[in-house]
Amino acid sequence: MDFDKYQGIGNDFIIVDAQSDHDVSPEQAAQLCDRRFGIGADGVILVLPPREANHAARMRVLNADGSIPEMCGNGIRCMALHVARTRPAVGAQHQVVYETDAGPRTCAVGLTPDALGADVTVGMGPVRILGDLRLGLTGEPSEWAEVDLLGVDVGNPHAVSLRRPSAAIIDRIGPRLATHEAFPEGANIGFADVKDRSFIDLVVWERGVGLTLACGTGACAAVGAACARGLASWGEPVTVKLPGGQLTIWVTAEGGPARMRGPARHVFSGRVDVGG
Ligand SMILES: N[C@@H](CCC[C@H](N)C(=O)O)C(=O)O
Repeated sequence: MDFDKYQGIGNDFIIVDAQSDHDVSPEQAAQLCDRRFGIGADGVILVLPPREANHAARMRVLNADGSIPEMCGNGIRCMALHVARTRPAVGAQHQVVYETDAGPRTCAVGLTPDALGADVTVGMGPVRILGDLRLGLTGEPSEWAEVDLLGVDVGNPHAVSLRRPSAAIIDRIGPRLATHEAFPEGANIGFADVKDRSFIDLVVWERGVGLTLACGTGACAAVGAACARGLASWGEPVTVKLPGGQLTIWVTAEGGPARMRGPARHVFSGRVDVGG
């Protein structure tokens, strides 16, 4: 199978031009994403024919464990760059609409001079604030035995803590929160340190992946949560610093659409043997 590897501030994806949802199975995706036995990535993205004629393509994401999320912010920037690089007619358009399981998303790609990277702006759809949660973690020895979170829907499920524990505690509580019974579908857990109204330091424990270097939907969720708590302003740009780099996020209003701007870059192309 031919593939291309891309990354968006260190959140990395294997991108495959595909014809069917089943061209890469969940088991194959998990194997491809394995960093020792496979190519290594946080997820696989299938670029599929669109269902509607005026859309450029449909995105299907598979997490590193083979689970299938509705949406991926860094992934859609990588996919928009891939399509712009490989389909000149689409690349020539100013704005391109992609289908995702969370609804259509509009991307504007500004290629770098070497055409291997891009600055991509994405209409991320609505950010819905779902409300407060206090989750108990039996046996957790630190003050994080009870965690206050704000549930946020960015097309995929997020819960944001507006306090940030140490890395060791995140390693322990991240997986427990992501799979907590309060989230029947699982959730991505963001730990946000709101430095000021225009700057958030964020790490995200991702559902189906673990701790990643960046999460685009997580950045939108963190900005939505900060705005909902009066720590940032609706409609104003917020820089979100993640371990792999920075994104700029605007969330227009409670339940309103968000915009994300950030880089994407091609890493390498290859051909891989795929087991059945
Ligand atoms: N890294 C992504 C989110 C990928 C999906 C997530 N793990 C989920 O299961 O919802 C992003 O950049 O948004």
